Amino acid sequence: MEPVLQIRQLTKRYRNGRGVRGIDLDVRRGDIYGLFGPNGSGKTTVLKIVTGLIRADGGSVSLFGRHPGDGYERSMRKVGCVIETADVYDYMSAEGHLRLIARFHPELPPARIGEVLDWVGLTPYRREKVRGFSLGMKQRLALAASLLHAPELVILDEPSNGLDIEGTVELRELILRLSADNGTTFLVSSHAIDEMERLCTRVGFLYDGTLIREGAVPELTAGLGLEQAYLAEMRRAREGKVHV
Ligand SMILES: Nc1ncnc2c1ncn2[C@@H]1O[C@H](COP(=O)(O)OP(=O)(O)OP(=O)(O)O)[C@@H](O)[C@H]1O
Repeated sequence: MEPVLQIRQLTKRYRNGRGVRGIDLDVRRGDIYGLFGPNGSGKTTVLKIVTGLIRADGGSVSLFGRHPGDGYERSMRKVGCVIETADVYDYMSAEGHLRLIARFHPELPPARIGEVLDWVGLTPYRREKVRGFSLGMKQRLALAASLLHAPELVILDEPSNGLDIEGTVELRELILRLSADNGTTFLVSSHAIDEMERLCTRVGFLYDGTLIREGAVPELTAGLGLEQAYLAEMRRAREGKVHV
């Protein structure tokens, strides 16, 4: 299967000495790839490097076969992302916010804004100012914004953060629908491992800045649940049985 994202020996060291090191990771077309790891293990750092929010110190990233300085920015047009905070202009309405973003994509039909608002359940609130939105509503809006231009790869950093139970179910159904209907590829970091087990085709486990395990879900879980497989890997890593 064609690689959408290829990461090789990725290293980033912050001033405090922490970060990520030697990460190799492949996301193939059609994957719903789940990135898991304890707090501070490096998930957001990887996603920020891939989306160009921060620079790596070493290693390489290729997106749709393109490297930085060689069409990477063009490849980024095929990517939608929500990283860390739901970044929205709070003095605007939900619809206004999406209209602003849609100006960067003149090819989009006007009906697209209504469509993505509907997907994330914000249609009843579309004319309200984002200032009055809850965290989960802002998260939904950021998700709508990331999907506006029908990206081929969607990168989500802890997308169920702040979502209510219905929102979590809707997010799952949306990811599954976009994957099945459009062949959209997903790279998602999460702590909600039970939830993600219902979605993911492949997963990677990060520990202390290193990818300690990667693979297809059935092969990695070997009959256990994903949570059990994850906990066992983390235990092994802590006991030093995995080289990190
Ligand atoms: N801007 C920064 N300056 C210094 N250190 C940082 C910075 N950003 C992240 N780090 C450190 O790098 C490591 C990885 O952080 P990162 O945010 O990537 O982890 P994470 O797996 O996304 O964590 P969480 O699950 O808590 O969101 C942590 O030790 C963190 O303290």
